[in-house]
Amino acid sequence: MMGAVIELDRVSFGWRERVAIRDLSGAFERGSLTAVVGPNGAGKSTLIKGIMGVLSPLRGRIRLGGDTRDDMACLPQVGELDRSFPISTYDLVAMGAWRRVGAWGRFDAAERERVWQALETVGMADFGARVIGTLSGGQLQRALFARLLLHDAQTLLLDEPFAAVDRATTEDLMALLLRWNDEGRTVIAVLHDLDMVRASFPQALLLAGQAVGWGATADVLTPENLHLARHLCAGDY
Ligand SMILES: Nc1ncnc2c1ncn2[C@@H]1O[C@H](COP(=O)(O)OP(=O)(O)OP(=O)(O)O)[C@@H](O)[C@H]1O
Repeated sequence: MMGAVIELDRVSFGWRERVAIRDLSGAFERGSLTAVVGPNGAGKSTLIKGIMGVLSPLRGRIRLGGDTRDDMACLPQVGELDRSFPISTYDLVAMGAWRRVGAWGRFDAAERERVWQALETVGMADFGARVIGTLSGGQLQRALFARLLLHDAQTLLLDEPFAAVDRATTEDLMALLLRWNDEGRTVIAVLHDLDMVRASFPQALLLAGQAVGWGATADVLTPENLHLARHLCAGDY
């Protein structure tokens, strides 16, 4: 099914009075695979939070095409997770089932099996009992991807999914991300590695406090656009 899953109509986002993204318009199509790129402070994480509804737009409108926010799953930046929280890897992954099970629902055998399957898929079957504070960065990111598997959402937003993870983990998790897109899910990922974006992401949104480009990756990631984005974020214009 085609059509926009998320449509932004002249949206601005900000923190207190300060505008972080100005006047953003465009759409993420159903089943699309988009990389959100831009310099530090460009507003990439702010956009993810705005789409997830954590942050309300200062101006403009966001329309969700049919899906509810329950059908969207987010992988937050690793730094936003409190790793000192005394929770096992199994329980972290099981939290992904919340949408099906509900806050007071029964976590039955089928659901438990799904958790183990997800841990297996990301190569973490032996780590279920480990407290998350003892996992390496790569292991934690694998566990968070397993949680996304449990969530089974149609739209996935990932904020720097490969930051601070080793190469083997990046390759495994990237394969999983591409599989989700092959299954018809809409995937939006904040990424820094432009070579990776060019190789695997058909669509790109280049941000620098505003959209510098949004469309086919080759058209967006031009030297001119990247130059402009750097200068906009440095406050030169
Ligand atoms: N929780 C917050 N409270 C106040 N201001 C914030 C908050 N989060 C982000 N900002 C501000 O919003 C602007 C955009 O930040 P954002 O984190 O969205 O950028 P980013 O593109 O994700 O950057 P990075 O690549 O460094 O992660 C910055 O000026 C930042 O200081």
